[in-house]
Amino acid sequence: MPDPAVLVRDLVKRYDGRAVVDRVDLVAERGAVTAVLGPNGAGKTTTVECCEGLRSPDAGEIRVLGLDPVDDARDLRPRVGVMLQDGGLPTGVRAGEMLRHVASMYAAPRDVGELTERLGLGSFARTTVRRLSGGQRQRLALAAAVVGRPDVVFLDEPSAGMDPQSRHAVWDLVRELRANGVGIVLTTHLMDEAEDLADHVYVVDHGRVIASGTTRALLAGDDRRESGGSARTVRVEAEPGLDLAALRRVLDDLTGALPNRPADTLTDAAWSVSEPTPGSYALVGPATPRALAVLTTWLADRDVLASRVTVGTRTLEDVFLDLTGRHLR
Ligand SMILES: Nc1ncnc2c1ncn2[C@@H]1O[C@H](COP(=O)(O)OP(=O)(O)OP(=O)(O)O)[C@@H](O)[C@H]1O
Repeated sequence: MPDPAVLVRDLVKRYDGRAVVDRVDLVAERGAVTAVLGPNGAGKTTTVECCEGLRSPDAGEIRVLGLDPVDDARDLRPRVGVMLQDGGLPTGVRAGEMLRHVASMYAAPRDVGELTERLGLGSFARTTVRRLSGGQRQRLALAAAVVGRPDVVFLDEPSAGMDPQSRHAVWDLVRELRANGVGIVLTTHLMDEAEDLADHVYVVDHGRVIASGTTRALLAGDDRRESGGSARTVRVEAEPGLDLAALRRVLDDLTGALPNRPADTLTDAAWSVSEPTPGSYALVGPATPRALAVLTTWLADRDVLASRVTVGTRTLEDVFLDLTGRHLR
């Protein structure tokens, strides 16, 4: 069995005596996308930068392709692609020249023209890096990270600030890398990106891994409520400012009346009802056909026409917010 792309055991990194990474364990396999998720300041970048050999751990073990990122940096350099959050690119050179120069440092680089085409770099190839927009700089940084055909790629928020077209081009490239056996470690705040791309997910908070597993398992986990079957998310688009407490009461009353609901759970709210953005509601609870009827009747009684009502299972964003809470960091 070849070594995994990345292996992290008991990693600790302290600043001013405070452990910002606190005994993190992580495995990223080859031919897979491993997403590291977490709120701002959780310790994701610190963890990843230790794996890249850019920071030295205070304790623990890191292996990238079976090698030590600091001691074996010379052997690893041609095999590891890194896309940093701030781009980390020299600013005075033209974009196209920079990519050709990076490619020339590898024994068997990718075709620069093909990569330029794929990531739409042609329109700004003659522009100096300093003058590129944020999204253009990101695309160039990604191209530079993969042009040497690495076995492992670290992508720190790769599609941040990109337009939808660029984002899809990036996602297609990541899928192709995975299909070619590359191990990809991805940090992102875009839950749809992680849900779409990642095979494995690690959720980090306050320097610790608080949940991990296959994306599928995380989405399926904790999906049961005490009564009335599976919790599902009902999304409603309607006018903003609906009375959330009243809506929750009427749904909870229905759930409380279910014959199979144990008496001692009657006081618990079965539904959580929120309005994450104005006019867009997320109702999480036992979405039975009757609950949907109650919902639409409640809306009709208030003369509210919903433009959309959908019933789905939990998204990775739901799981993430459940795990890490809603307070700002
Ligand atoms: N060089 C440093 N000196 C002191 N503290 C640092 C240093 N680098 C990071 N930290 C602190 O370590 C913590 C973790 O930072 P890190 O950048 O790893 O978080 P993150 O999860 O990547 O956050 P974000 O989502 O905002 O990028 C933060 O509280 C940060 O202030």
